[in-house]
Amino acid sequence: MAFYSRVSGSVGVITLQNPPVNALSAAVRQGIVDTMHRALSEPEVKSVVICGQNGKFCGGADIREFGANMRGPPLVPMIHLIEAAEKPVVAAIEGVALGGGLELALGCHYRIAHSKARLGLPEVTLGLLPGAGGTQRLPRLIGVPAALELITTGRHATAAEALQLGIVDEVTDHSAVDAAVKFAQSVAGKSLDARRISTYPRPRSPDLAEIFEKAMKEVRRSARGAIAPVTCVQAVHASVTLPYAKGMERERELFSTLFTSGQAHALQYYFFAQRAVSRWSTPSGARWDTSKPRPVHKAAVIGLGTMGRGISVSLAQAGLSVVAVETQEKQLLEAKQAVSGMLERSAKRRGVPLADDKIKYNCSVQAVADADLVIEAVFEDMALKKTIFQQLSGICKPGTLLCTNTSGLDIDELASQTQSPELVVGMHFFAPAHVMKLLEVVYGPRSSPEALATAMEMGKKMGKVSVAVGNCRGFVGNRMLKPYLEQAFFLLEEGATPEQVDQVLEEFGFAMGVFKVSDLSGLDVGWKVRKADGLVVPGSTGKSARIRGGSRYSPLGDLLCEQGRFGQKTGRGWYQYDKPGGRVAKPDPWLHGFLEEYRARHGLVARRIDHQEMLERCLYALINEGFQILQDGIAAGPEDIDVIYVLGYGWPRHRGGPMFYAGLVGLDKVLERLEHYHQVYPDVLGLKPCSLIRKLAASSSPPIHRWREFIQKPRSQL
Ligand SMILES: CC/C=C/CC(=O)SCCNC(=O)CCNC(=O)[C@H](O)C(C)(C)COP(=O)(O)OP(=O)(O)OC[C@H]1O[C@@H](n2cnc3c(N)ncnc32)[C@H](O)[C@@H]1OP(=O)(O)O
Repeated sequence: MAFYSRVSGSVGVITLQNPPVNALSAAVRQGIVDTMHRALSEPEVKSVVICGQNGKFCGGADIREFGANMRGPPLVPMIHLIEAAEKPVVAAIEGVALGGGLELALGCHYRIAHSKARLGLPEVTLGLLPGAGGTQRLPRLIGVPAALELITTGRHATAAEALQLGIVDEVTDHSAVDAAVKFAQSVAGKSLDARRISTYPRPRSPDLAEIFEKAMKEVRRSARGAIAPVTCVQAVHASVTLPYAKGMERERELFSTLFTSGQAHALQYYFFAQRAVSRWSTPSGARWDTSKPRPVHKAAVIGLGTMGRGISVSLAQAGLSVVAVETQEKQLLEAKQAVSGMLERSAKRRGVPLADDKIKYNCSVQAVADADLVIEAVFEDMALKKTIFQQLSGICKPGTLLCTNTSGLDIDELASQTQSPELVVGMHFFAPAHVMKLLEVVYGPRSSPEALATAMEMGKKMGKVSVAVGNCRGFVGNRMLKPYLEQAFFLLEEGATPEQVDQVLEEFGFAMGVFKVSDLSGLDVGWKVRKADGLVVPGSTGKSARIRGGSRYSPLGDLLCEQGRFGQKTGRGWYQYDKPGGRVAKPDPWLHGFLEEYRARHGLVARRIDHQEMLERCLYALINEGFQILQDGIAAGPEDIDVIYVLGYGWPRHRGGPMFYAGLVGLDKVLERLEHYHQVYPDVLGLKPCSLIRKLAASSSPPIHRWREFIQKPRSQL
């Protein structure tokens, strides 16, 4: 709702009230309309201020209302009512003015912002466009290039930038409401002719055609199939080709096509999913709201390779004192230099003070003795990690949380090396660790709820989205990657090339296809893991070369590694590169010849595999594993899996995540295709539909928010 008051006798103040962000729900819109009418009808009132309760102007339309039938007054006429008013209306922007919130402010005659406020039109991130006049008013106010940039990226601008761009008229370090009231008094009675943005002339410039062409090219390149950015450009284009009223019609038309699209649903689902993962729970009933994190002031990182360096940077930037340990003096010095450079660049980019003095470097593990939390980030080698955990258990003060940055090793095995297994959790960072937003926080069967809560909180402090997952081989992300990769290898055996498989996945929206990603991460990483698992059998021939434990196996990755083809770092992998470390993947005739020779050796006849089969086999195998993970209680809900895949594995956000995508395709359809492929390839376990997807499909495929009801509670040891 909206609360009305009168200040200093002549200023009507309308306060939006809808915690936590004063979103424009039906009740708030109704409140604004009612109180505007009241302010306009009171003769004593000479001007009006619109502000938000609790220091937040407005977070935009209420996204939770999007699914339901729209009630209450629509936004567009409400904003027109404000703009058409004969008394000056001033927006007092504190906290945020986003989406419909900024559109509301653009309908006001003046805008005063607090210096810490953030303003933007983030609708594109929800699969929409600013549909309450934003695409018509903003370009008229600040010009086409700046408006296009803000609308197509959805980024938030600072108050200082908004002032520079001309979005706001004044910025204050004090109360924006007080400043707005003062301002409103000073403009009472003045002409408003030049203050109604909708009456401004259409933006004009000789290079507009070029600007739009460039913008369209850029959004098509970066959108990876998302339709909203492209539609945003079309809507802004209407502001230069059409008069305001016609431009608004065009905006409404384009908005309607987006509003009901699967992409908008996916992005809005993802918005809430990303927030839902912080409300974690475990099969034992441990929960975010009943588990208290321990205070952490001092953290330590052991091992300063690529991951350890990134983690140290993240911790220091979060304001913690960090002890960074590398036992070899030469490597320690190298790491120190690299970390300093990373911190410097990051401070410059983010405009924050340098955090270099937060880190103390040391050659001895003893230096971590008084840390509250230790993150081990040495090589992915169980024996080495075990030794370190044994050492840590003896060195660290009682109560220190011991974390491992493993990407898939058994947390329980590491915990069993210590005297306090309840204090051991996994913190699986993604490279580069100071940039990537995702953190898988892995609880073992003996980890305490308090330890889990502390690691989750630590991730949040570091600016990560932390997702709590159970302990199993590969946790959630890498476990699902296995059947996906496996299918990609099988497709090569059956006649596809890496380029064809990658193209299908990139057209789906992945930033990179599976083979390009493998080349980037290094083929030797998976090879080492397979070797440790006893899967690599050099020189094996005949049928047995392609079977492990009764299931189909492809040794293609192993054979490439045996040739020293480790991907980008060696200049050769699934593709060729102009030099070791080169980044541009080019098809490699050698690889094509190698595949032909391999197929001939194993009696495999290459066939033409269509786009649909490649996509379905890769994605449905991955999704099937996701259902198995839910069934096993490794992830608490589909949102956890989807957030992990979008933030950690390049799954296109506008497709919501693998589990949401399965729901969108239809669980019965996914099940039917899995059954079909499993019938064709009965020796591929990853294609055998898991019982949860069967159960859901048999129950008329309930919506994703109801899936948890169908998951049998696994027995927990936590
Ligand atoms: C005619 C239709 C027109 C549509 C135009 C639009 O306006 S579309 C909406 C445009 N607005 C946005 O995209 C803003 C979305 N919100 C945010 O970016 C952030 O929430 C924030 C406002 C910057 C605040 O961030 P902060 O980190 O402080 O808090 P949270 O993100 O955790 O949010 C707190 C809770 O508030 C819920 N919420 C936020 N915005 C909205 C919204 N617009 N509608 C409904 N609910 C919103 C958010 O979900 C959090 O609640 P949870 O229960 O934790 O999920």
